[in-house]
Amino acid sequence: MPLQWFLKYRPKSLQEVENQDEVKEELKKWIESWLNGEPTAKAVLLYGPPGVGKTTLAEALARDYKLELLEMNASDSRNLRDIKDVAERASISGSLFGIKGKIILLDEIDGIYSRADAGAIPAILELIEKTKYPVILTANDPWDPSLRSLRNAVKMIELKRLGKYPLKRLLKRICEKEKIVCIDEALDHIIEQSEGDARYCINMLQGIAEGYGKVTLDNVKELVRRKDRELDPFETLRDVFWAKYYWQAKNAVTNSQVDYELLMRWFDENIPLQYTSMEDVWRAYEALSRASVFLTRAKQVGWDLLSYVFDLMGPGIAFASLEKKKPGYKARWVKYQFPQYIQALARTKEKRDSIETLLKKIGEKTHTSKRKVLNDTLPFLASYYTRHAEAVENYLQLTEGEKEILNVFTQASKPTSEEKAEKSKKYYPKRSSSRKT
Ligand SMILES: Nc1ncnc2c1ncn2[C@@H]1O[C@H](COP(=O)(O)OP(=O)(O)OP(=O)(O)O)[C@@H](O)[C@H]1O
Repeated sequence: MPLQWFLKYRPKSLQEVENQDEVKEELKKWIESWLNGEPTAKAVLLYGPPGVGKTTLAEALARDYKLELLEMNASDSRNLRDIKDVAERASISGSLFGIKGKIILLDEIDGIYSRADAGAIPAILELIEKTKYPVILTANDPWDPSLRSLRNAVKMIELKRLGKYPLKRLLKRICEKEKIVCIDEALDHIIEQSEGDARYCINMLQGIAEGYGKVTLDNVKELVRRKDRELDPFETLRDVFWAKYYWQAKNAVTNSQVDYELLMRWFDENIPLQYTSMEDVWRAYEALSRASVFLTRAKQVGWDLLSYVFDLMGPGIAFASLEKKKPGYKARWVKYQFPQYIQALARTKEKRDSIETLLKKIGEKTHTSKRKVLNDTLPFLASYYTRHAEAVENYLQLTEGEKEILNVFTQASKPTSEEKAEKSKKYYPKRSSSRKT
């Protein structure tokens, strides 16, 4: 696979990083305070939108100061053990880490709050507390309440979106180095679409250059239009159902940017709308269900099985209709429907969110995982809640939604009259009437 340009042209030093002058100054002062033996903060948190140079700055800083960068993706759960391990080793200056100075980089820490119960935040806090090396954290959105303790433990540095001129300078430099024709308006259009994201700009530039040979406004617009189309499930459905040839149906699903599982839901909802004969509907569902089996297998065994998913979901569904074989057949125009399953999920989202936040709040207070809270703590808390509602609500700062959920559990934890009768039988067995005195 050819090297992606955003990696190939990643700045090697702070000087090459576009914009972000204030951030560079702050980082330099901070790292120099470490080198002088009086760190102003143990860790900094670089936060801001995607593709503005957070990771790049950390790497460039390390390179400029000839420090080694120990990099970990914090949101990858496989790294939890590594973080704990690094926390241990970072507490011992020099020794196990070798002689060369280090910067520890924990990328994407905002990815961890969804699994905060797995102990990632305490592990990072411990690392910051113990470390004898500078630590850099990065995040897109550090404002989740569960990251409050982390925010308090670091120096926060905000990165802004990249401006139009620095982005254009960057893209022009790449065009020159790659020796490709780039029309100014085309670059402007890419930049407008990017919302200040350098990674997006460079990826777009590479896509157009490799796909069309040169970067003109027409090519940019065509690619953007194609992308929009590929993101639209209605278009994918129409392209499959209306396909006349195998390759058309297959291209429609392989090019679709809609998530495969989601696409299956769309087909599931709309097959009976498109096909009218029962046999056609049956065959289309047969293909769809086999596609679903192969998707599960692809996840477990290997992604090369994905091509069967495409075959079954594309041509499999497209040619399930025997009507298509009839001469002069024309597909019916159908108004496709949004999958009801997704609508139902959207309707219950608020409730599901409240359960999540309730479990998280209790988990934070009791230092237990959400699963433990659900299985062990909640039944007790629910019964306590019946008698001390106000105290519980104040202690956990419950929202209306969370109170509602707790009330549901309260009802569930109350024994039914049958259960009460059963219990009293067990503990107070009936005296036998034949008991002798
Ligand atoms: N300020 C910049 N100057 C020059 N190139 C940049 C700049 N910011 C980003 N880039 C380019 O974009 C690519 C992605 O940047 P980087 O990974 O640093 O972004 P990020 O802010 O960490 O994004 P994310 O939040 O998605 O991880 C880099 O490899 C580099 O090519």
